[in-house]
Amino acid sequence: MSLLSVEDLRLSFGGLLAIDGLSFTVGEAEIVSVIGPNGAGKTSAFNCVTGFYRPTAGRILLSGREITGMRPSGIAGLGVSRTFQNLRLFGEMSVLDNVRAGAHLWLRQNFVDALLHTPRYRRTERECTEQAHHWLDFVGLRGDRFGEARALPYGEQRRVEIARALARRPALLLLDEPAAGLNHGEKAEMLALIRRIRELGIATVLIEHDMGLVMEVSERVVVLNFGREIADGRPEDVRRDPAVIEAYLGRDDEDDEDDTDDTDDTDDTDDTDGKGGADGKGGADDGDGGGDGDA
Ligand SMILES: Nc1ncnc2c1ncn2[C@@H]1O[C@H](COP(=O)(O)OP(=O)(O)OP(=O)(O)O)[C@@H](O)[C@H]1O
Repeated sequence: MSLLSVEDLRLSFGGLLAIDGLSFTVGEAEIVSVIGPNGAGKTSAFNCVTGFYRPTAGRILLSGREITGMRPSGIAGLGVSRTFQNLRLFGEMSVLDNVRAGAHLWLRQNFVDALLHTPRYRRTERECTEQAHHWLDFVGLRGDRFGEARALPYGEQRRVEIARALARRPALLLLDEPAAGLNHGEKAEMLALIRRIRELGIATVLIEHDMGLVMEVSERVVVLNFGREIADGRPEDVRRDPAVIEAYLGRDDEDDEDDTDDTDDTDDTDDTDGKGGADGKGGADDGDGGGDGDA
């Protein structure tokens, strides 16, 4: 049985069909990339899987259990963690506390414990802190973990976000453009980190525009175009697929953005994604789930 199974997913925003019949599966500890031109529906698909959007039709199963339309907190509690295209750290909180917030999801304590600072409360808090340090070590954070999260360089903040997602002990991790805005060396480190996450037995689905990284790290690649799935296969097959080449080249003809000519780029560290900057798409409210609401 697949860990994640997306079946004939559809999502419309008024008249716009953002996802038009998407089906794919993710196995235990598998690394799957979802790629496609801007606006293809990738983040919308993530938002459906994590409960931020309610699909118009279709089913989403986690280890055989239907999670379609469940609330984000419920889905997170079942072992699905995610990161966002635009970082969602609590900037004024310490780096450590950001990750502790992730660990709190599974270390349960009740209100009375918290109010009275019972031994159980103190033990749980200590465990949270230990877990947070563990995951910050795991992601290789170099910066000050006791300082404000917003003071860290962008690449480090990305690691903190992943540490926070891992602290929730997921079976499935969804990374939305983990390499966006990273420099050459940081991308290579991100690639290594994704592989180390796999070694923990955690499955990863990533949306990524950096084709070098996608081709290098993925076991399978799902390609979307205008909400439709046009390919699903091994990286080496997908990159040669005429429909995929057409989708990217067609898009190149339509606009001048530059993030598609790296389809043939096997150098994983070139910053060819055309979204370069620290925050490739602007502010926090880019429609990637910020409203936490229904589609
Ligand atoms: N909340 C929303 N309300 C209305 N339309 C939306 C919303 N979210 C996404 N869309 C539209 O749905 C389509 C798919 O968007 P989505 O962000 O999922 O694409 P994407 O493949 O993730 O793109 P990118 O690579 O640019 O992040 C786009 O046409 C987008 O404008």
